[in-house]
Amino acid sequence: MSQNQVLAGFHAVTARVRHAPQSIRQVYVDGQRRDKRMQSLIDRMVKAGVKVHPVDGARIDELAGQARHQGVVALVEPIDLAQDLDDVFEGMAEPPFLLVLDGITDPHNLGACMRTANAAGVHAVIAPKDRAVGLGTVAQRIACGAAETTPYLMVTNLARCLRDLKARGVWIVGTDERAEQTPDQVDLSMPVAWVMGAEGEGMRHLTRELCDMLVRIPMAGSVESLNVSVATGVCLFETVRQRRVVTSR
Ligand SMILES: C[S@@+](CC[C@H](N)C(=O)[O-])C[C@H]1O[C@@H](n2cnc3c(N)ncnc32)[C@H](O)[C@@H]1O
Repeated sequence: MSQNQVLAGFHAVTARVRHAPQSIRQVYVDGQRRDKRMQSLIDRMVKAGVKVHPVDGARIDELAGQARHQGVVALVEPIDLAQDLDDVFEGMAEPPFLLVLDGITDPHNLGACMRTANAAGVHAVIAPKDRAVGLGTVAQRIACGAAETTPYLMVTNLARCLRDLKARGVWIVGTDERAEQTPDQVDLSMPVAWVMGAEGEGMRHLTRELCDMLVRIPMAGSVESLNVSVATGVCLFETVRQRRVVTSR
């Protein structure tokens, strides 16, 4: 049997109950919490046939590890989302819209990027297996359920993956605060994979070389860069804006 993962917090657990209740092995709730929000989640889980165990707060702390949990954790099996690019591209009816995270190490940033990617309608988020944070309990909690439906592909060789995307007709758009072009100057109605760099170093050298173009988000203040999840939001929603304009013409 595949290894259980731990989901913590209302959003993450509610999203799993909604999208894949059959993947939930056990749910533990803080038996001291008797508020309306907890009760309605419990009702929903019982209705979905999920096993709910009231336990003391210390047990929930132990199961959640570092993640804030709001008194609820679930042990779940991984769900069956796309596992590779072939799965992602299968039956895709609209121009591919992808997000590549080149070595994000902070689970809060990964969770926020997943949430934003999901809200923008990104088909998959791609990251290297090495030197990048996995989609663990903290990232899934911050993602607020996005990880239930947006695939997160961890690839052994990111450069090979970018070459594969190019071969499939996808434009690789890298981001760098020193680039010349701004997102509104690029045609984002084409198949596109946005590439965001790591918190400290930005994109790696080889990743940058594989980009078809580099884009900068103009900034007015004195800081050198935006948080990567904020930059992700700007780029993804500029894509959404341009595609809406194209489809509503
Ligand atoms: C905190 S920044 C990394 C800064 C790093 N010192 C560098 O030299 O690239 C993390 C990532 O967010 C994105 N980013 C942040 N601010 C940006 C901006 N103004 N324009 C484009 N991308 C930006 C880029 O993907 C960047 O690699």
